Amino acid sequence: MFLPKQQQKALAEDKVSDKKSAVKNDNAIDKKTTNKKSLPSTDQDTITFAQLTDTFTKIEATTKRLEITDYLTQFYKQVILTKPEELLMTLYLTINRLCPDYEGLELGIGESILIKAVVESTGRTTAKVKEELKKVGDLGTVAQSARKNQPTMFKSKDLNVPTVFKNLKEIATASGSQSQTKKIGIIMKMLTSCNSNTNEVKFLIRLLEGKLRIGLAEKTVVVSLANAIVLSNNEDATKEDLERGVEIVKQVYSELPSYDLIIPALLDGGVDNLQERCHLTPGIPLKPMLAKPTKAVTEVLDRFEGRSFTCEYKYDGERAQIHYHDGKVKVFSRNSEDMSMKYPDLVEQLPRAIKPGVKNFVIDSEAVAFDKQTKKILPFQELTRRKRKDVKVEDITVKVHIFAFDLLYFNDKPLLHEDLTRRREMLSDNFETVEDEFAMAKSMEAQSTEEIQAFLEESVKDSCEGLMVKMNQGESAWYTPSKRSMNWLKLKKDYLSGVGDSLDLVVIGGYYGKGKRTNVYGAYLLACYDQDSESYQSICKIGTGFSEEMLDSHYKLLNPLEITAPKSYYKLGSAKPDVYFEPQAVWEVLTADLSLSPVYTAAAGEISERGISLRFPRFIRVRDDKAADDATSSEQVSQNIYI
Ligand SMILES: Nc1ncnc2c1ncn2[C@@H]1O[C@H](COP(=O)(O)OP(=O)(O)OP(=O)(O)O)[C@@H](O)[C@H]1O
Ligand SMILES: [Mg+2]
Ligand SMILES: [Mg+2]
Repeated sequence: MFLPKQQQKALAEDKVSDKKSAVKNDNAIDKKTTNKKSLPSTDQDTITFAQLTDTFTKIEATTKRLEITDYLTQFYKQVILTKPEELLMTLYLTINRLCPDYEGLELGIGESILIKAVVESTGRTTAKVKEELKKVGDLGTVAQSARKNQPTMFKSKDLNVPTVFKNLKEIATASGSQSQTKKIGIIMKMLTSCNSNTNEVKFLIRLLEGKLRIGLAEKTVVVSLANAIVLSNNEDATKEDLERGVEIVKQVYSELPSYDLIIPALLDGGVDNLQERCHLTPGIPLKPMLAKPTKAVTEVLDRFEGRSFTCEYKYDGERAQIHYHDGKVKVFSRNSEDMSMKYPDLVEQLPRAIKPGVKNFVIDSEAVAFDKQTKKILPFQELTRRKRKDVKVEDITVKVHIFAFDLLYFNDKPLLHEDLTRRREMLSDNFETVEDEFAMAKSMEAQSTEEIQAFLEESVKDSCEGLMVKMNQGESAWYTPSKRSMNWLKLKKDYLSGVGDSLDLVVIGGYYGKGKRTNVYGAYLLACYDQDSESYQSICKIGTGFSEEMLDSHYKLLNPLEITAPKSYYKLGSAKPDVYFEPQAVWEVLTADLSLSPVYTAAAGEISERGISLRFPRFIRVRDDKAADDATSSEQVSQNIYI
């Protein structure tokens, strides 16, 4: 579009190979540097919070993934050798979580509570703290520097990892009328225990915000954990041993994303036979497999011609991973959230589709709003009209229909490494269609462009978004959790009008409305997410096409998210909204085209020094099922510029 096609392609390939070598290095931690360092002493009582925050400080100071992996490996190794029982808590603190995603316990204390705690523990005025925050964009840094200039009145006991972890958990679970006071009390106590010669205050505040932001990707955590385990069992482990360990832990984690289960198993038996001890298990959601967009039927054939493939309807609802064991049904979202409370009707109706002899299973499916009278699939918007919490079966007006498209586990056996053909066969053999409730996704073994085109049109007539095209046989037909795979292609009707796939973007800023819109935001600043730098990069301003009702409801949702200053990890470029928001709301947006921009920063440095922007962005819907860091990545944006 802006460079000759050939050059664009070369650039893109360069980028890919760079990324590949970075990943390789990541796995191959330099053995010499690892072993040179002396072993830690073993008479330690507990892992101190300062040891953890020193590691954070080192990690934050570099962008080299190899160095980050090395620091973290050393630290985890030290924990394993001195206090293995504290490894799990230490790891949770490094990823700023308290438990696996599906348990739903979240940190993310509001800015106002934290400002209050900082004010009370440092003696600064609220105005002064806010002023500093405006300048720096990070409350942790503000609190840290306020602490530096404050004489310590008395020295309390050092904070340690178990205490911090326990306190954070208490804060996250506190509820009821006194909870705010209780939270502030715990926070204040921890803040006064922080040593001002370290960065404890800074990181404690960030942990409480639920936004550690030290440039540590979770894949680096997995790599470091594997390295630390291997090295703590064998100091002379070779590069190959380390690489093997990393592969095993990565694979196991993608099937069973629960450190609660993996860490005890690793401490107990190392990486050997980990796969036999930890694998996909009903009750624990795995990250779903994702598809690559294609923009023409011919592109599907370019990729799949001569291979066996299936076209399926692409239903427009909400992804539902259904788990069944011990007679109980659980439904998980795309994001591993437990949706069983939101869909009590699904939990009730699903057993009717199970044939006799079925003990347990994991099904991948789409839950769609459905009209029993007309037997028609309803648009996605109908699904969003359902209540989210305290849903009672008898009050439900919008019915859901399940369209199952995959079987990942069946009667005590993971099926991820079976062919898709086999998995679908088992699905249809062991489950039955229940009118208005449960069916297999409609599919067809198409061969030619004409057949695919005709099936695509049929899918649209049947209120679907288009097709999913999937490889049938061999390793390319395995189910690869959390991967955006070339073996699943999505072909949406939207693409055919030349606009490409929609983007899911984070609302980071708002512009005051004019005229009739003075009580609401009249326009919004959107951003994509850059996984490597953990930053949100501005991509466009969106302000047209909203109805009065929409503006009102966006205002109600966004106003409580207003913050004093842009976060330090917002890359705004020259965009200047009137207000900024916590990164939380995700919107699906369509665009006429992408173009290079002097204003916005999305994917800057990837294709050009300039960022990329959307032309004529159009709001489609709120994406409740995506967290801010699941938003469209800058890499996806830069790949899309070829469209
Ligand atoms: N037959 C099907 N096979 C697989 N997925 C399907 C099928 N029918 C509907 N889907 C839905 O399509 C989604 C993938 O396409 P879509 O573009 O809607 O994804 P998304 O949720 O926006 O995520 P992303 O854009 O990150 O891929 C799946 O996550 C699933 O919810
Ligand atoms: Mg969808
Ligand atoms: Mg999408």
